[in-house]
Amino acid sequence: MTQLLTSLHDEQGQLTTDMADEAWIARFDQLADRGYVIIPDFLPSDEVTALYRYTQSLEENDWSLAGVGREHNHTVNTRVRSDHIRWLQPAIAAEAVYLNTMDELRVRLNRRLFMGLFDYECHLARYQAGAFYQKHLDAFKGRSNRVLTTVFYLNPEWSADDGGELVIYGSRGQVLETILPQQNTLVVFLSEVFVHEVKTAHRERFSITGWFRHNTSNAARIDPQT
Ligand SMILES: O=C(O)CCC(=O)C(=O)O
Ligand SMILES: [Fe+2]
Repeated sequence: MTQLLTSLHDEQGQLTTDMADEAWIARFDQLADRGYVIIPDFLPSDEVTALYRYTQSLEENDWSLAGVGREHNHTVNTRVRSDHIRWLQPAIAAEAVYLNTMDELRVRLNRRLFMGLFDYECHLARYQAGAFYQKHLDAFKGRSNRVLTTVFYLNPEWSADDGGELVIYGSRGQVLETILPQQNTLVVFLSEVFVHEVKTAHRERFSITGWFRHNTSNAARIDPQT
Protein backbone atom coordinates (compact mmCIF):
# COMPACT_ATOMS: atom_id res chain seq x y z
CA MET A 1 0.00 0.00 0.00
CA THR A 2 2.71 2.43 1.01
CA GLN A 3 4.57 1.68 -2.20
CA LEU A 4 1.56 2.68 -4.21
CA LEU A 5 1.34 5.94 -2.35
CA THR A 6 4.98 6.81 -2.59
CA SER A 7 4.56 6.65 -6.32
CA LEU A 8 2.02 9.47 -6.13
CA HIS A 9 5.02 11.79 -5.85
CA ASP A 10 7.95 12.25 -8.20
CA GLU A 11 11.58 12.80 -7.10
CA GLN A 12 10.90 16.47 -6.39
CA GLY A 13 8.12 15.46 -4.06
CA GLN A 14 5.43 16.87 -6.36
CA LEU A 15 2.23 15.00 -7.08
CA THR A 16 2.87 13.17 -10.31
CA THR A 17 0.92 14.57 -13.22
CA ASP A 18 0.67 11.44 -15.30
CA MET A 19 -2.96 10.38 -15.20
CA ALA A 20 -1.97 6.92 -16.36
CA ASP A 21 -0.12 6.55 -13.06
CA GLU A 22 -1.25 3.29 -11.53
CA ALA A 23 -1.31 4.58 -7.98
CA TRP A 24 -3.86 7.24 -8.82
CA ILE A 25 -5.95 4.82 -10.81
CA ALA A 26 -6.03 2.32 -7.94
CA ARG A 27 -7.11 5.03 -5.49
CA PHE A 28 -9.77 6.48 -7.71
CA ASP A 29 -11.15 3.06 -8.55
CA GLN A 30 -11.37 2.25 -4.85
CA LEU A 31 -13.31 5.47 -4.36
CA ALA A 32 -15.63 4.54 -7.22
CA ASP A 33 -16.16 0.98 -5.90
CA ARG A 34 -16.62 1.62 -2.18
CA GLY A 35 -17.47 5.31 -2.00
CA TYR A 36 -14.46 6.12 0.15
CA VAL A 37 -10.69 5.83 0.15
CA ILE A 38 -7.97 6.31 2.79
CA ILE A 39 -4.64 7.63 1.52
CA PRO A 40 -1.67 7.72 3.91
CA ASP A 41 1.39 9.82 2.93
CA PHE A 42 -0.68 12.15 0.78
CA LEU A 43 1.65 15.18 0.67
CA PRO A 44 5.43 15.44 0.49
CA SER A 45 6.60 15.54 4.12
CA ASP A 46 7.99 19.11 3.95
CA GLU A 47 4.57 20.37 2.82
CA VAL A 48 2.65 18.68 5.59
CA THR A 49 5.20 19.85 8.15
CA ALA A 50 4.85 23.42 6.88
CA LEU A 51 1.07 23.20 7.11
CA TYR A 52 1.25 21.86 10.65
CA ARG A 53 3.66 24.62 11.70
CA TYR A 54 1.33 27.15 10.14
CA THR A 55 -1.60 25.94 12.27
CA GLN A 56 0.61 26.24 15.35
CA SER A 57 1.44 29.84 14.46
CA LEU A 58 -2.23 30.91 14.32
CA GLU A 59 -3.55 33.08 17.12
CA GLU A 60 -6.72 32.50 19.07
CA ASN A 61 -8.68 35.09 17.07
CA ASP A 62 -7.76 33.37 13.78
CA TRP A 63 -10.24 30.62 14.76
CA SER A 64 -14.01 30.62 15.17
CA LEU A 65 -16.36 28.17 16.86
CA ALA A 66 -17.76 25.86 14.19
CA GLY A 67 -21.45 25.93 13.34
CA VAL A 68 -23.96 23.35 12.14
CA GLY A 69 -26.11 23.73 9.00
CA ARG A 70 -25.88 26.11 6.08
CA GLU A 71 -26.95 29.71 5.44
CA HIS A 72 -29.98 30.66 7.56
CA ASN A 73 -29.87 27.27 9.30
CA HIS A 74 -26.36 27.95 10.55
CA THR A 75 -26.13 27.73 14.32
CA VAL A 76 -23.41 27.00 16.84
CA ASN A 77 -24.35 23.92 18.83
CA THR A 78 -21.54 22.68 21.01
CA ARG A 79 -23.52 19.55 21.91
CA VAL A 80 -23.13 18.39 18.28
CA ARG A 81 -19.66 19.68 17.54
CA SER A 82 -17.13 21.56 19.60
CA ASP A 83 -14.28 22.23 17.20
CA HIS A 84 -12.93 25.59 16.02
CA ILE A 85 -12.44 26.27 12.33
CA ARG A 86 -10.79 28.62 9.89
CA TRP A 87 -11.79 28.72 6.19
CA LEU A 88 -8.74 28.57 3.91
CA GLN A 89 -8.19 31.47 1.53
CA PRO A 90 -6.14 31.48 -1.69
CA ALA A 91 -4.78 34.95 -0.86
CA ILE A 92 -2.79 33.52 2.07
CA ALA A 93 0.28 31.75 0.68
CA ALA A 94 0.50 29.03 3.35
CA GLU A 95 -3.16 28.17 2.77
CA ALA A 96 -2.98 28.40 -1.05
CA VAL A 97 -0.53 25.47 -1.20
CA TYR A 98 -3.19 23.06 0.03
CA LEU A 99 -5.97 24.62 -2.06
CA ASN A 100 -3.83 24.23 -5.19
CA THR A 101 -3.11 20.57 -4.46
CA MET A 102 -6.79 19.88 -3.96
CA ASP A 103 -7.65 21.64 -7.20
CA GLU A 104 -5.21 19.36 -8.96
CA LEU A 105 -6.96 16.41 -7.32
CA ARG A 106 -10.33 17.79 -8.48
CA VAL A 107 -9.18 17.84 -12.10
CA ARG A 108 -7.88 14.27 -11.85
CA LEU A 109 -11.10 13.03 -10.24
CA ASN A 110 -13.10 14.61 -13.03
CA ARG A 111 -10.91 13.04 -15.69
CA ARG A 112 -10.93 9.57 -14.22
CA LEU A 113 -14.41 9.33 -12.70
CA PHE A 114 -16.32 12.01 -14.69
CA MET A 115 -17.55 13.48 -11.44
CA GLY A 116 -18.14 17.01 -12.73
CA LEU A 117 -16.65 18.53 -9.60
CA PHE A 118 -16.82 22.30 -9.94
CA ASP A 119 -14.98 23.72 -6.99
CA TYR A 120 -13.57 23.04 -3.54
CA GLU A 121 -13.99 24.70 -0.17
CA CYS A 122 -12.16 23.76 3.01
CA HIS A 123 -11.40 24.80 6.54
CA LEU A 124 -8.78 24.06 9.11
CA ALA A 125 -10.27 22.46 12.20
CA ARG A 126 -8.91 22.45 15.71
CA TYR A 127 -10.36 20.05 18.27
CA GLN A 128 -9.12 20.91 21.73
CA ALA A 129 -8.89 18.15 24.33
CA GLY A 130 -12.48 17.11 25.02
CA ALA A 131 -13.82 18.22 21.61
CA PHE A 132 -15.81 15.92 19.29
CA TYR A 133 -18.26 15.96 16.38
CA GLN A 134 -21.28 13.68 16.78
CA LYS A 135 -22.59 11.36 14.04
CA HIS A 136 -23.66 13.37 11.00
CA LEU A 137 -23.87 13.52 7.22
CA ASP A 138 -22.05 16.37 5.46
CA ALA A 139 -24.74 16.73 2.77
CA PHE A 140 -28.38 15.84 2.30
CA LYS A 141 -29.69 14.68 -1.07
CA GLY A 142 -30.94 17.58 -3.17
CA ARG A 143 -30.19 20.11 -0.46
CA SER A 144 -26.50 20.60 -0.86
CA ASN A 145 -23.93 20.77 -3.62
CA ARG A 146 -21.31 18.99 -1.55
CA VAL A 147 -20.33 15.80 -3.39
CA LEU A 148 -17.09 14.54 -1.90
CA THR A 149 -15.72 15.17 1.58
CA THR A 150 -11.98 15.25 2.18
CA VAL A 151 -10.33 15.16 5.60
CA PHE A 152 -6.59 15.66 5.89
CA TYR A 153 -4.80 15.18 9.21
CA LEU A 154 -1.90 17.24 10.48
CA ASN A 155 -1.05 15.64 13.83
CA PRO A 156 2.46 14.23 14.27
CA GLU A 157 2.73 11.12 16.46
CA TRP A 158 -0.95 10.58 17.12
CA SER A 159 -1.57 7.35 19.00
CA ALA A 160 -4.68 5.29 19.79
CA ASP A 161 -4.66 6.67 23.37
CA ASP A 162 -5.16 10.18 21.99
CA GLY A 163 -8.73 9.38 20.81
CA GLY A 164 -10.16 11.68 18.15
CA GLU A 165 -10.78 8.84 15.69
CA LEU A 166 -12.89 9.40 12.59
CA VAL A 167 -15.50 6.61 12.49
CA ILE A 168 -17.22 5.96 9.16
CA TYR A 169 -20.52 4.03 9.26
CA GLY A 170 -22.20 1.87 6.65
CA SER A 171 -25.86 1.95 5.61
CA ARG A 172 -26.89 -0.47 8.39
CA GLY A 173 -25.10 1.55 11.04
CA GLN A 174 -22.12 -0.80 11.13
CA VAL A 175 -18.61 0.57 11.59
CA LEU A 176 -16.78 0.53 8.26
CA GLU A 177 -13.58 2.26 9.34
CA THR A 178 -12.02 3.73 12.46
CA ILE A 179 -9.26 6.08 11.38
CA LEU A 180 -6.64 7.67 13.62
CA PRO A 181 -6.03 11.31 12.64
CA GLN A 182 -2.36 10.73 11.87
CA GLN A 183 -0.28 13.29 10.05
CA ASN A 184 -0.45 13.15 6.25
CA THR A 185 -3.46 10.83 5.97
CA LEU A 186 -6.18 11.93 3.56
CA VAL A 187 -9.67 10.42 3.73
CA VAL A 188 -12.11 10.98 0.86
CA PHE A 189 -15.76 9.88 0.94
CA LEU A 190 -19.12 10.58 -0.69
CA SER A 191 -20.68 13.39 1.34
CA GLU A 192 -24.32 12.26 0.99
CA VAL A 193 -23.66 8.61 1.72
CA PHE A 194 -21.52 8.12 4.80
CA VAL A 195 -22.58 8.97 8.32
CA HIS A 196 -19.43 9.66 10.32
CA GLU A 197 -18.30 11.09 13.64
CA VAL A 198 -15.22 12.37 15.39
CA LYS A 199 -14.69 10.70 18.76
CA THR A 200 -13.59 12.85 21.67
CA ALA A 201 -10.00 13.96 21.22
CA HIS A 202 -7.82 13.69 24.30
CA ARG A 203 -5.28 16.15 23.02
CA GLU A 204 -5.33 18.99 20.51
CA ARG A 205 -6.18 17.65 17.04
CA PHE A 206 -5.67 19.52 13.76
CA SER A 207 -7.14 18.71 10.36
CA ILE A 208 -8.35 20.26 7.12
CA THR A 209 -11.89 19.29 6.15
CA GLY A 210 -13.07 20.15 2.65
CA TRP A 211 -15.74 19.50 0.09
CA PHE A 212 -15.65 19.14 -3.68
CA ARG A 213 -18.87 20.62 -4.96
CA HIS A 214 -21.12 20.62 -7.97
CA ASN A 215 -22.08 23.93 -9.48
CA THR A 216 -25.67 24.69 -8.59
CA SER A 217 -25.44 28.42 -9.08
CA ASN A 218 -27.74 30.05 -11.60
CA ALA A 219 -28.47 33.62 -12.63
CA ALA A 220 -30.89 34.06 -9.73
CA ARG A 221 -28.82 32.46 -6.99
CA ILE A 222 -25.09 32.32 -6.52
CA ASP A 223 -23.85 29.69 -4.08
CA PRO A 224 -22.48 31.11 -0.87
CA GLN A 225 -19.13 29.83 0.34
CA THR A 226 -20.42 28.06 3.42
O1 LIG B 1 -12.03 15.65 11.32
C1 LIG B 1 -12.61 14.65 10.95
O2 LIG B 1 -12.13 13.52 11.07
C2 LIG B 1 -13.98 14.77 10.31
C3 LIG B 1 -14.58 16.16 10.42
C4 LIG B 1 -15.99 16.25 9.91
O3 LIG B 1 -16.69 15.27 9.86
C5 LIG B 1 -16.55 17.52 9.43
O4 LIG B 1 -15.93 18.57 9.66
O5 LIG B 1 -17.64 17.51 8.83
FE1 LIG C 1 -18.34 15.63 8.55
